Amino acid sequence: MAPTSAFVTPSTLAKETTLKDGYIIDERDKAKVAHNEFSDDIPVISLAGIDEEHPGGRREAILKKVVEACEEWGIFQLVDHGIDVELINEMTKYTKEFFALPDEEKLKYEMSPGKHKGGFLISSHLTGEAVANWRELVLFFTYPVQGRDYSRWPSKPEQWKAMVEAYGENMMNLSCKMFELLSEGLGLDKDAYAKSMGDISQHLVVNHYPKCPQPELAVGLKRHTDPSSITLLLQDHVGGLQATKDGGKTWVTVRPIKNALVLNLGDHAYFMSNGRFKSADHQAIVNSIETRTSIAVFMNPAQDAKVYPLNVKEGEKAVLEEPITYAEMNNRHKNRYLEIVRLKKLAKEENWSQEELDLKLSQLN
Ligand SMILES: O=C(O)CCC(=O)C(=O)O
Ligand SMILES: [Fe+2]
Repeated sequence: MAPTSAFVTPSTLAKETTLKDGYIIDERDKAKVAHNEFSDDIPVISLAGIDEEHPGGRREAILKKVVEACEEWGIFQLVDHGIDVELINEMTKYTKEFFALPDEEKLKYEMSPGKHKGGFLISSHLTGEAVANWRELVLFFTYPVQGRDYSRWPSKPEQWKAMVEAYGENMMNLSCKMFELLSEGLGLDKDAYAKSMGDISQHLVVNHYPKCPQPELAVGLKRHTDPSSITLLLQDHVGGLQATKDGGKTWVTVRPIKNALVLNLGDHAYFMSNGRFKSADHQAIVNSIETRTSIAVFMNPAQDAKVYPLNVKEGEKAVLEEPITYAEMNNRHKNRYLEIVRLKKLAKEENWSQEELDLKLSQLN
């Protein structure tokens, strides 16, 4: 049976010449910079020599660069990270094969949020979005291992499952190295940061942004911060990931670097560092020339882990009044995002000025 119109994927809609209504964004959300107008402002950090811990060894210099990038941007690219290129190639290959399958096959794994632990989605897992994202995705819950529901992992292409497992494991190991650097950067013991996270959880979001008939009217993934502690993103050569460090005034398109991983910090890192590290403000835009894929690995603390700055310096105010659980932090993050969506919709319907909208947005906590 053909999928109902509500479940026509962007891959199928890409064959039309005009963009469907539900995907048309507001004038004020239009991208300021093109998907392929690449910037070199985002730091690129090599992890070569990260284990040279002696005074004056490479680790010191790497740590310094990581801390600076976390403070200025909350986003940077990692090269010489030690992940096998073969694994990256295979993961990319099977990802592309999956999204090339017919809608019927992909929709077999359609996920109902709250009901299914993982699967295929169009646009987002959130209900209440005013405008859809021009994206399809597959969500895999990978850690803790006992939380995996393999029945939600697509069985085509056949090798994908094993690749996701291996990729998740490699990203877990790399993330643990990065948590050590964040910890040291905050002036703490190497293992303090990861310890505060409890049983670390991980999920993968494999994003697919088909070519779009009217890309200037659509967005691949709306502006957001991730709730995670860190996110490791593998993007292909196309480009479309954009970040801002000044609240949306200026944007940069992250230059794709073959086999590099883009590391961005999420809200958890912002809170744990008492606001010293930025939670990267970012979005993904689309184009009419090439389909784009990206693989995001979200590293999160356990749901019941305590979220509160690890060290509040004398004379400093804590960014949180009291400790909350990660579940609560995540909930607030989601509600805040949906409140922004609601205000923007209202602003459009009631013709608010930019100043009026900005004022309302600044009043959100
Ligand atoms: O596809 C991208 O470049 C960004 C993806 C992203 O930000 C996310 O999945 O949270
Ligand atoms: Fe993101």
